[in-house]
Amino acid sequence: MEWTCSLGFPSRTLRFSRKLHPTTTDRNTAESRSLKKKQCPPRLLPPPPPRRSHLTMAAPSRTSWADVADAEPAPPAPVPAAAPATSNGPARADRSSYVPPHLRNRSSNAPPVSSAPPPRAAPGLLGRPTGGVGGRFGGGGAPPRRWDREPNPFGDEEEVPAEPVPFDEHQNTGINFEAYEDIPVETSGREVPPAVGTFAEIDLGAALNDNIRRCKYVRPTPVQRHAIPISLAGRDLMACAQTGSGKTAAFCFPIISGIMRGPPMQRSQRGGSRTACPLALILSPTRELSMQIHEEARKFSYQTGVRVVVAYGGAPITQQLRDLERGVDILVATPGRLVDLLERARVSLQSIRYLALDEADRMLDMGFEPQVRRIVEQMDMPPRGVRQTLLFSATFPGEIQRMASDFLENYIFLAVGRVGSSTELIAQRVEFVQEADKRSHLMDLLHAQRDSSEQGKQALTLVFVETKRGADSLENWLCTNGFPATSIHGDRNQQEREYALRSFKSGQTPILVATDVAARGLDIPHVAHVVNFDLPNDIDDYVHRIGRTGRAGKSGIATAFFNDNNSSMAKSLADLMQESNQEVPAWLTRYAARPSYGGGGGRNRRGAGGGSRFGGRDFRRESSSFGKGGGASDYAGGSSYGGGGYGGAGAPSAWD
Ligand SMILES: Nc1ncnc2c1ncn2[C@@H]1O[C@H](COP(=O)(O)OP(=O)(O)OP(=O)(O)O)[C@@H](O)[C@H]1O
Repeated sequence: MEWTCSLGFPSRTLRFSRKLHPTTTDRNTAESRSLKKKQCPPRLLPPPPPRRSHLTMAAPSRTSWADVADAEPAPPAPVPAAAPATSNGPARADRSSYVPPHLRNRSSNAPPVSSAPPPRAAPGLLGRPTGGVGGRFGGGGAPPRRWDREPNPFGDEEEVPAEPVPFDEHQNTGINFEAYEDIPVETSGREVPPAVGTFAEIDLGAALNDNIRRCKYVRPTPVQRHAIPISLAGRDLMACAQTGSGKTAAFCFPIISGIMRGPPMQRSQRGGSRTACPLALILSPTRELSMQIHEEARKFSYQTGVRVVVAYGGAPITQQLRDLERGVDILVATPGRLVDLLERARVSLQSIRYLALDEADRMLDMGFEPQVRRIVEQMDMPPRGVRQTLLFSATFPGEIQRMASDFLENYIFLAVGRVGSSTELIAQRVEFVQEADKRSHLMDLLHAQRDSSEQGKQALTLVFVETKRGADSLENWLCTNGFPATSIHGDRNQQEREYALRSFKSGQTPILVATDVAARGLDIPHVAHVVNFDLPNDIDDYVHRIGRTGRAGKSGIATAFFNDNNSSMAKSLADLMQESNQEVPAWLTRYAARPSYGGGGGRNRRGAGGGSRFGGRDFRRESSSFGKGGGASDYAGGSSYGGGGYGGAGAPSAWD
């Protein structure tokens, strides 16, 4: 039995956890043996709005997808587009007031000023999104109709005011935009749509704008300012922006907006079919990140009529199947579970108009690439150029960019900040600590942290280790020594992982020992300190790990324990710190200067270029042929960036 000090694990959830892993029998059902190429049924308009008022329904506190699914009411029967509204009783009243999403926000007002060029003509089968900024839906249109029974993902937070308040009049709720003002931005590609300065300049539609206000986003972050107009113009995009800089909204907003405006017959069916045909697919590498994107996307699409469903491994597939049967516009998924659903013919990708890969470099490295290629290239997904493809990450090694270009058509490369660099908001420290001394050193750090806090409370601290066993062992040791710790790694079942994350987020267990499963994407407020107890072998992994602090304009601290075992990281670490204006210890500079420690060893994916400046750029600029992504003539614009080398990716360790 695994020892843990994550006390109070409810017996109810333990019982549940036994059902979490799909069995081999599950996977090998008759359904899954043959991959049936099912046709998606003709699209129906969404059902009438449910009747219970969202105002009376405070969302239960929940953090797991299973809870969300349980909380959702039974789906009403689908209503064909032509179904006439009747005039009696409450159901009728709702039906008669229902306005399908594509007709909402229709405004007789003049459209808002467009800063981006008109969208490209829609090629191919499905057509590309044609909304574009300054499209036919005015931002100040009629208030959207409400999906009254839709659980309110904002909990009991106050409703958006009846009269829309301009974005700029809202209080800024903590994001330090000044921290981003001087950030260098580079775009390359043909006819790059211009950036916007405010959300008001972008015509995302009134319902989505309401949700942006509910999220208390006042201004777009730099990556949003550039990426949203590019995506709204229907262009493929490879975007690289620092950790915690708002990439999730940057790909979610255009997708939701595009679906809201899409032709009604392309909207997904609401129940009634065993094969779900989403319009958008968002892939992410971990279950927890998929859950988080789902939660965010549900907030952004609240009362827009756009339905978001999540599917990830480790949770009961039956529940996810039920959820898919109710209809899905945007499917957020991990690759493994999605392949399972495709093999069971319970999901078809034939209607996909938008494909987004979050943590795209991770999705295309050795761990995930075969599965992702299978999903994107060997199933029934419309080809590149027909669908719109959006790739986002904080790191994008040249080699991965080259692979990613297979998925893209005439794309724009966007780099906000140095590619793969970390934000200056994170104060980075590297300390030379021998293996045998790491635990006592960590204890000193934790003691110092606790002593310096006003109420003697332990600040949220994320401790990264390299192996799952190492995580268990360190968690155990910390608890034994009076530090409230829990752990998250691939050997813990999903229920335990979710519980650990909840316990950490709430501050109940303020120390989380984690493998790289928690390194990417997780947006945990108030993480004060990231400790790299074991340094990773790849500088990109380091960038993502420390990026769990210092998010959304806030500051954070990252401490790394370095010793001879990490010598292959010396140069890239020193370069990264220098690039982020951090003080590089003299001993690390000396390490980095040794020829054998030149940063090209191990799984270090860059730095092989020797003395080149840290960071990266559009790989098409480095290739004489300018790559497959668009040809030499595709390149436009100047660059101040140095080249990023690539020394070959290794197998991800401690990855799930
Ligand atoms: N325009 C905005 N105004 C205020 N806060 C924002 C804005 N956009 C995003 N945020 C907040 O910033 C935080 C970080 O956003 P997000 O998780 O999307 O970052 P990210 O760039 O995807 O990070 P990572 O590289 O680690 O995945 C979130 O809490 C999000 O709610």
